[in-house]
Amino acid sequence: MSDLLTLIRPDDWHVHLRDGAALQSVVPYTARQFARAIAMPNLKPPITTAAQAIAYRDRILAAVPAGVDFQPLMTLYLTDRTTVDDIAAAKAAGVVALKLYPAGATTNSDAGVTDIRKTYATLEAMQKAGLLLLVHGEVTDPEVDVFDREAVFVDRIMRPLRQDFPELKVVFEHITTKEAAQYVTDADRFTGATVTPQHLLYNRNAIFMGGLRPHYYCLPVLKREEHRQALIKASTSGNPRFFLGTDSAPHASVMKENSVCGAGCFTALSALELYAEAFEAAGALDKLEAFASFHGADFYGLPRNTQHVTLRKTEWTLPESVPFGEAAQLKPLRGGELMAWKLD
Ligand SMILES: NC(=O)N[C@@H](CC(=O)O)C(=O)O
Ligand SMILES: [Zn+2]
Ligand SMILES: [Zn+2]
Repeated sequence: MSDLLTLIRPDDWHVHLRDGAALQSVVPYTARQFARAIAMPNLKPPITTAAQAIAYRDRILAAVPAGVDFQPLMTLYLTDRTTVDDIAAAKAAGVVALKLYPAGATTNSDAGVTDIRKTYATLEAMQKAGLLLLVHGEVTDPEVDVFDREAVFVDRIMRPLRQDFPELKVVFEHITTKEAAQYVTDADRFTGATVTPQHLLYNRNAIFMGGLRPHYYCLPVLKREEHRQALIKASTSGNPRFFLGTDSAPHASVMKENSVCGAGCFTALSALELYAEAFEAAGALDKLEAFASFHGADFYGLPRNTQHVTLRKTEWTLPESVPFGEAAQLKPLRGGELMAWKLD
């Protein structure tokens, strides 16, 4: 039947689960949609040691509803001070990757790397240990236009980094431009990329449609239509180096609807449904399973999942907001609007 789509259960290779009461609110959504998820380490303070990652994993697992099978995959936040010993401890603890945030590039990135060369001994140890490097790929140079920060990152950071560490597995996270898509398409099997639902569904007009719309503001910011088209082409190409990473990034609605709006779109509630819509519009629903359920696991060197999920073509209205933490509300991207697919 054409209105049912059955897939191997997918994984989310980039998600923000936060901590404390906020974590309790959002983990059930991700655990319902995905078998595994790469938990980002940009907490306050950031997760920088193996011991912190293990404790964080336990807090995530404690928030998974009974009877739901979900495995968080842990990451450390790379800083100028991450040592070779930290890498050995991370490997031993089952941490799978380190995250590079250029200092000041995005939400909770103050402790990030100030100069990539300061991390070279650490990157060398990661390459040897087989730990992945996940990058927020934007330069922070205030001279560079916000909309150009990813393209400039490709030339200033990615190309030299790949030359210096050719066998370090690098994930270019949440790519948003034709330049990044082209770079990853041309790269070898050690480079992959995640793509979010919002960057597949929307261009930058969405932020300004009839007034400023904070819930469409994330980093890297939505780009022009030609970039969205390039991301659709790459994600639906069947190229195994492009895979699902929602970058679901919950911020309380009082923080989004504020004079300074935090960057991040919350999509965990309806991520697969959003991806299905984007793939269907591109006439590529047959490519969704590999993008969502195979490519990421293969890139990380982890087994593919074996259970299945079913998406049903049926209209429903996404809740306008859901409870978040102790007293706050959280507004999902597309909240209050019609969805075309529903996860059973
Ligand atoms: N994507 C975002 O806009 N925000 C993320 C951080 C990030 O992934 O850059 C967050 O933690 O809120
Ligand atoms: Zn990021
Ligand atoms: Zn993110």
